[in-house]
Amino acid sequence: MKKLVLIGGGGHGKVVLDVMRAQGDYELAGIGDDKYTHSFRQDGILHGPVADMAELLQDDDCRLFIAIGSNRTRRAVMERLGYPESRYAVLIHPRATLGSGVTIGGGSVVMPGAVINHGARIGAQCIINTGAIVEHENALGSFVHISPSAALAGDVTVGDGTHIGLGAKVIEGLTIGSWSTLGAGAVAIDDIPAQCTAVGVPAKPIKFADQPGQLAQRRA
Ligand SMILES: CC(=O)SCCNC(=O)CCNC(=O)[C@H](O)C(C)(C)COP(=O)(O)OP(=O)(O)OC[C@H]1O[C@@H](n2cnc3c(N)ncnc32)[C@H](O)[C@@H]1OP(=O)(O)O
Repeated sequence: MKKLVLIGGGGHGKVVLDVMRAQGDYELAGIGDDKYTHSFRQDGILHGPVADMAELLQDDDCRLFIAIGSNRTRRAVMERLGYPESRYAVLIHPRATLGSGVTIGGGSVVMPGAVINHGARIGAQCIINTGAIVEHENALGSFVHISPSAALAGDVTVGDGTHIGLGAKVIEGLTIGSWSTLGAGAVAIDDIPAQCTAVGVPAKPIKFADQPGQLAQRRA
């Protein structure tokens, strides 16, 4: 069994660990989180600051996984660590359903009850959360999060870094731009631009990030 270092010891990390154990392909070697001030071993597993995981990762066969819910933070941590996508595990719960021709990038997790249908392409470092539905021929970029019970109809494109909120729906053929947020319960019936927050039924943008990291209010 391959060893795995998990980065992120919070709530999302605990859920990801459950997926890793259910999948049964990896053995946990370490949990890196900067909440730890020093390293220690518990039940043989190294716990410590992220930098202290380097000793385990010297073993080329050891995989890693960033279990951090924020899309931007996940990207920042991946950039800081500097490992290629191929070093990252893909974690898929055995009670998730994957259709034929589905591709999933390194560092992505598929939670229990999620359905990813024929030909969907999921980028690197994505979260397909509990009970989410990603229909046929969707194209998701990297660092995307599809929240629990959200549903994307067929042929939807989702740009890098976008968060589809709890229970949100997107009708077929739409494009949801990169680094946007579709609020909980929203229903997108038109394309949603990049770098915005859109809410409601039908979903309308309520905020745009005109500068990266800076949200400017602009009522639709
Ligand atoms: C396992 C897990 O836990 S996965 C986590 C999943 N979590 C989610 O899906 C949460 C998604 N987040 C949301 O829905 C948030 O409310 C957001 C991102 C849409 C907005 O958050 P913020 O940017 O903080 O906006 P804020 O709370 O200030 O709300 C701005 C306005 O939008 C409204 N609004 C916020 N969210 C929604 C929503 N989902 N639907 C409708 N209206 C909303 C607010 O009422 C407010 O309206 P007002 O200006 O008339 O008072």
